[in-house]
Amino acid sequence: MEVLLDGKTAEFAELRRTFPAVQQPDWPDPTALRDVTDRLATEAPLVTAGECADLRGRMAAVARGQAIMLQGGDCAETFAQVTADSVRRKLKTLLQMAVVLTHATALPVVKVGRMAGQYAKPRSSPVERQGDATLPSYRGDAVNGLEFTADARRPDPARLRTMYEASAGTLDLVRSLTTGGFAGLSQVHAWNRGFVARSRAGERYESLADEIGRSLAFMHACGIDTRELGTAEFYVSHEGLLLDYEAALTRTDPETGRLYAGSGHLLWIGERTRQLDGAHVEFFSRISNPIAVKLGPSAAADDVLKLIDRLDPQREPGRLTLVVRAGAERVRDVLPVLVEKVGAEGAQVCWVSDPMHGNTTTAPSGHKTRRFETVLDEVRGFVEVHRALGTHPGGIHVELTGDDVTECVGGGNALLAEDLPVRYETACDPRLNHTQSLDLAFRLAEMYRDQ
Ligand SMILES: O=C[C@H](O)[C@H](O)COP(=O)(O)O
Ligand SMILES: C=C(OP(=O)(O)O)C(=O)O
Ligand SMILES: [Mn+2]
Repeated sequence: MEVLLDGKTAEFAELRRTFPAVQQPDWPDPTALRDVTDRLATEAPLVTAGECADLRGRMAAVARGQAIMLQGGDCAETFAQVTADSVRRKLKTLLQMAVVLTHATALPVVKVGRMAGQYAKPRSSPVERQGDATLPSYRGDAVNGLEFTADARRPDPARLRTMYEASAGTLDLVRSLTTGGFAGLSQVHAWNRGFVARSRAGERYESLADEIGRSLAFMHACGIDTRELGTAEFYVSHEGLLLDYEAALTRTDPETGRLYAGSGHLLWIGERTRQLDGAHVEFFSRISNPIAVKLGPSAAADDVLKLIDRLDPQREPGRLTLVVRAGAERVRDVLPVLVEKVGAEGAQVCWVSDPMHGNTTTAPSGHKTRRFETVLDEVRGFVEVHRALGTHPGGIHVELTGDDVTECVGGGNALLAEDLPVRYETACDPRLNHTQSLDLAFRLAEMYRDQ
């Protein structure tokens, strides 16, 4: 079939070949890949340029200290989990967290799911060994299957098509849920009340929940019908890892002539793909979406400044978010230098804390895990550093699910390492469960209020 490619889409597909692109799958059949991406290039984008520009505006408020970002969702979404229940529970968890943070900070919370596109994973090792067998590592449902068999682990470009469809399905659900009354303020507060009343973890937050209840009662008394606040603004994001997929979904906005990744509102560059001369930075420099870059503990200030020159040369608030994932032990050492140097350059970036990826350990059972208290400590360090410097701790980026999984230890429900096998369901990294996520939101609310 003859397909008409946007000229820019074809040009972007070439980036992968003209700049070094790390963490890309070894697709075994280039013709099959080309067939899939050519077709994707003719499909409707999943998000519009207007929505992406709106999010950029919201993120500009975060950069100016006038809003907070809450970004969360699975480490790796899976095709099997694109169900109404799973999406609803994730959304519900994020909305509950957002209400708590909004009340504590008296600032709008920009809600962004790691959802509807978070299907590709960078890995520490290209292969996985089990016993005597060595197979390619699982790279996310966009690339191969989790099952440890040669068949499942072979990269299959047909999965890129499924990723597009799964993302479209998730977005549909998110859009209906956030506009159809599910996200109403009173409803979300009622869920939080349930968490406080019914869980051991929630008890200590009773007075905070009471205050929110009184604020709602006050609004009612003033004649504001909170049922009318039934719509929540919600955006989606993922790591822009697979350049073949991202290139195929890049579109020119006919209104402005600007290029946008059409696969999600906000895309980020991971810690493993932020090389200054690499294809990811080149691709991200050309799209107009709001974007983020992850920064690990070894991120050098000079490299961060060069990244800003490449990705946000106009120094526009809202364009660039720096997501720091230094680890609880390092964040207090490494963050001040970065914040000071970036500020001295005149860049108005959003600073966001990812307290998950610098704090991964292996439990005696062999499960990858994270301790809730360590996660909390990194967030606390992040907030302390910003307070000391007079800058804005712009928000958090977390791996979470709405389900009662047992993947991270600690938290209000005191999950133990022995509990990990009970319900360990993640396809990649350990996620905070529903209770731990709310626990984190209430703790963060206390930190913001204490300062
Ligand atoms: O988010 C995902 C992981 O941190 C990343 O894929 C590396 O995980 P790995 O060390 O298991 O490969
Ligand atoms: C791989 C991830 O993070 P990082 O790039 O920070 O390691 C992730 O967010 O799942
Ligand atoms: Mn992860």
